[in-house]
Amino acid sequence: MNFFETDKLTALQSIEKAQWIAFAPAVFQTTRVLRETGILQTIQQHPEGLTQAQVVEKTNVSKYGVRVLMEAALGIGLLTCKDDVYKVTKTATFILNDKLTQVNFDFMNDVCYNGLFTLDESIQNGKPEGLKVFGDWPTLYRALAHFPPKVRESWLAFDHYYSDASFADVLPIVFKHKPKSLLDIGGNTGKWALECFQHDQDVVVTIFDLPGQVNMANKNITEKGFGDRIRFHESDILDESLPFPKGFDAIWMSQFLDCFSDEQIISILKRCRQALNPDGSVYILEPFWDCQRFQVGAFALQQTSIYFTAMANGNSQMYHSEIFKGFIKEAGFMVAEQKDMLGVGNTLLVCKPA
Ligand SMILES: C[S@@+](CC[C@H](N)C(=O)[O-])C[C@H]1O[C@@H](n2cnc3c(N)ncnc32)[C@H](O)[C@@H]1O
Repeated sequence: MNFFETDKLTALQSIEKAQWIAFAPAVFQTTRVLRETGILQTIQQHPEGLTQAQVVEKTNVSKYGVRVLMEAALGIGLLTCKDDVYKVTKTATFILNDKLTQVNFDFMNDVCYNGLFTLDESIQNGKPEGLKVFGDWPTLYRALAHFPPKVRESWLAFDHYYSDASFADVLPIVFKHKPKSLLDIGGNTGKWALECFQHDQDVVVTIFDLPGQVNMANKNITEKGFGDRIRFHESDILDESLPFPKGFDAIWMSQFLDCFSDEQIISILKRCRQALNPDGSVYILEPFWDCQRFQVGAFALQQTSIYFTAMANGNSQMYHSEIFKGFIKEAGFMVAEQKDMLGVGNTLLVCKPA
């Protein structure tokens, strides 16, 4: 579905939207503070509504603080006010209770917010210049294991929320041909490997990842008692001079290839082709922005691309499926099967050597 072919807004709606963009940082931070001070939650707990004075009484926030925050919340659409009594809106209810919203919100605040300020430099240099707010790292993946705990927690919650929700849908497809050996590239904390072990009694999984993530995965998998069925390949996939493991019935890449540029993806896929056993398949799970059911799904992915530019590596993105399939073809594969709308907007591509 193409949501973006025509301009659907009237002039009045357009000037309103332009103001939302101009004030976006104030809207975002006001909402965060309303949530973190407990103001929104306090009002939600009183369906009959509360006055500003009652909110001051029930929270640790000053009279002035409550006044500016609650007035701003009216314009944002988080509160309504009639006869000085404030009530939460449905939008506030989602801010407070919806997991998807919270994961996106915390990711934007804790991981991206400060670094986005130098987006122009990232675009100019093709480097994640925003990552400097956390130290001197070439990519976010090198930094992840060293992030402050809250930042790492928000990154992992964001990453896992999107991939975890698809695992149940894709396990039967990946295990239809009973792979005995599976390479999980970008295996991260080992969540997919654990799903595989629980789904199939025989499969041996090799996780290919950077050192910091291999340590996290090793700890998680050993703790769960699957140490005998896991192997690790600790390496940087971008270094083509390093050996690539071989002899796999299945290669799994979930939310992995979006971490790389066009040329890097083609290089990785070419090396995957050499690593497959005869009759083996490559399984790619990716959220493509053109394969979303709702326009807001496409919106979220297009904005996530900007995180890749400013914070992750400066040269990757959430791709359009047709551009991505061009890389698959160029690397010598064909798409044998495509399943869309898995979990939260993921697509599974089953690829076979062409
Ligand atoms: C976005 S996460 C995806 C994690 C997991 N597959 C999922 O679906 O949730 C990308 C993973 O790729 C790994 N990665 C990124 N760059 C890498 C590189 N150059 N070499 C090896 N692994 C890399 C990261 O460490 C991280 O674990």
